Amino acid sequence: MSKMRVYEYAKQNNTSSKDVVTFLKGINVEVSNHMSTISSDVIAKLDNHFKSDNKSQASMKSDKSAEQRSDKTEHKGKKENKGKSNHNSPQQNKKNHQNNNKPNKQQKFQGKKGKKGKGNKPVGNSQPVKKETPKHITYHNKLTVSELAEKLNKEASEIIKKLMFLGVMATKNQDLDDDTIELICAEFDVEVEKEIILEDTDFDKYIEEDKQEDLIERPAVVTIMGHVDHGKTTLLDSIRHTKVTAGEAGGITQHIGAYQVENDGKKITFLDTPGHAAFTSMRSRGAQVTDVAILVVAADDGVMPQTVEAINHAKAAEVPIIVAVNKMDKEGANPDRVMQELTEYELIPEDWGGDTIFVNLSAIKGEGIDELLEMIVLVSEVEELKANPHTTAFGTVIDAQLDKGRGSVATLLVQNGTLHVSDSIVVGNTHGRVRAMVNDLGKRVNNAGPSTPVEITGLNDVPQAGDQFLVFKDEKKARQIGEARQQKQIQENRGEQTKVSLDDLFEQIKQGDMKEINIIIKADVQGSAEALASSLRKIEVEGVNIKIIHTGVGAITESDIILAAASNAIVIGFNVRPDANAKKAAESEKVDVRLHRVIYKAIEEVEAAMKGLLDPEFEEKVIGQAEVRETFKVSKIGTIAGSYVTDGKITRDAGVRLIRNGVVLFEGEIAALKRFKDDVKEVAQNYECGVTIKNFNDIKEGDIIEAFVMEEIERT
Ligand SMILES: Nc1nc2c(ncn2[C@@H]2O[C@H](COP(=O)(O)OP(=O)(O)OP(=O)(O)O)[C@@H](O)[C@H]2O)c(=O)[nH]1
Repeated sequence: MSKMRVYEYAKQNNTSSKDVVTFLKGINVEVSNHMSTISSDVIAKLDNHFKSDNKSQASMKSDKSAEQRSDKTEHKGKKENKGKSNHNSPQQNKKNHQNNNKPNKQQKFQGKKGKKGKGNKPVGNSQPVKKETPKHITYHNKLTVSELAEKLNKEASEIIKKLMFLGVMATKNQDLDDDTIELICAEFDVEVEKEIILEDTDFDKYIEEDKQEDLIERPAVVTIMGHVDHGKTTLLDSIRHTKVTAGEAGGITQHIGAYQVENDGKKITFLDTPGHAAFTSMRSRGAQVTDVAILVVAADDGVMPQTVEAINHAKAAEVPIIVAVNKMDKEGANPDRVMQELTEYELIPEDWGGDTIFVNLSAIKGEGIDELLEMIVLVSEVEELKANPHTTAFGTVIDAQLDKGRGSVATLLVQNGTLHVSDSIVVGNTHGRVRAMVNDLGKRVNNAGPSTPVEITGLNDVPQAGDQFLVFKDEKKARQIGEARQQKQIQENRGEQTKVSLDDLFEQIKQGDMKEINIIIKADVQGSAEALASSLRKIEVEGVNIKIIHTGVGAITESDIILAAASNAIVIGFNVRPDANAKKAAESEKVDVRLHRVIYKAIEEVEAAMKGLLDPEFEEKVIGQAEVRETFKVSKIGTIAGSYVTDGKITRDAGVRLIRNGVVLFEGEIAALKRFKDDVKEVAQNYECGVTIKNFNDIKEGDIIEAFVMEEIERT
């Protein structure tokens, strides 16, 4: 059996497209919606699942022997599963069935229980196991059922059976996730280890582990968090003024996103980004920079929503929290209430038997700041924060921007090693040499050790906050890795950039990604463009608006496509075609261009797409173009167009369009295709031919004959 669409399969098998899509996603087959095309091997997998359900005998198998074997195994397994129904409630069975790829915790548990239930009658006992089961296996990336079987020296059917008991229906070519691999291996008492293969662009590949004796104490990196208006900024300012301005003549000249203060000879680094940024954006990029979180709670306001959010962020990052009860100078200040409220979030003061440090302060008056700093030092001592200053520097970008005069300027927090001026460095996807380094006091420095924030210049581009950096001994290596990382990033971005297309419109609407559909209309005459625009605007689909961002007369041009790409729009051509440059641009920019000759069909298509009912089983594919060089009028035959094939080919059975100045004059069929006097099936590029079009004679020199075929589209 060749390919078919999800909805066709669903219809044939009396099930819903949604169930089919859910099942396929469950077995890691990539499908986007009911329109996705599925290949014969996927159909076989579906048959295994849905036909065994229906007990339907209709045969749609393609890959006979292999798949049928696993079919049998599944049926058998299913019976055994049924036999164990006293272990699984009907709901559980249903759940297992629906979710039949990745066992959830409950399913895993059921699986184990199921095994126990079978007592000393192990699965697969009927077959001799030929080779010994290994004690330990390793894998990287992914494993299919049969690959796992091979590693375990088992038959694939044995693994499939085990999977059955875990509530997972699988065929031998199916990929298994890490959890499932672990569970199966546990069933056979085999230790399993996943190898992580580092790519050349991964920093981890170049970072050497520090020797214990090289590690020395480093300053704590502190982030201040809390609800809006509870005094984060005031506290940061207050610490800076009491501690920095006092000691440093000239005061703070620089605001670089982080600063250091000294308390009793010990340094503390504060990230000057109040709020959650240090946690949210940086952690989402895999960077963990904060050692201690200060939770500011206003004594007169108590615990508020963002207080709770802050607690959750700090806990998720496993960072110790010090509570700063602020605004103690205010009349309504009630620190006991704050303590009471925070007990709910497992932040219990030492006085009450917990281990959370609470400091009462007034940021505005500068009271309690010293005590807070002492407590930070105390906590960091407990945490035993250490780093090796004698290695190449590694760390994270705190902030970065493009400065008109200095170019790319980035604030880096050195987390290990020491950063030097003129070091070759890769920062995120950028690279360069450290040209100049400035500390938080605006002083030029030559070195920056662990936990020190410095602003650097010399990068080829602007990195992003949360990016990591690493120094390389060799400048060439740094450039090579920086460029490779940039290339990788470009490729990843390209993959993510999905332009809106009618085929996936419904999916995007459903997911709430699409509230407005931008459309560009090009038509042969202004009247049609307007008529089409006003009809499209009238389409009503709940929660989604149609926005016509441009209408015009004439062929679809490259600039229409560029506008569409920039505004994520669909282009509808009514009686017009894209010119050659527009075609190329549409392909490279992945802009969906829909061509119509009947207004209501264009409207129907957009409406159907918005409702998820789009049914384009076939897509038109232009196979070639010929230019009319001369015309001959022959009575009885009509006009023969002496043409030259400029692109692709013209075939006898193709559909044709006659295009004059980018406007379609006629669409129909070829009556005759000749080379000299002979009828031919096709004429290739750079050859001359004679074409007559059925029921159409108004052909002129310079017209374009476009040949097209209808092809089943393959979109997944
Ligand atoms: N009375 C009193 N007012 C304070 C104290 N700390 C801050 N404030 C005031 O509270 C208000 C908010 O302070 P900010 O420091 O801007 O608060 P924030 O938490 O940084 O606020 P956002 O940046 O908006 O999240 C300002 O009007 C401060 O003057 C304090 O200790 N006592």
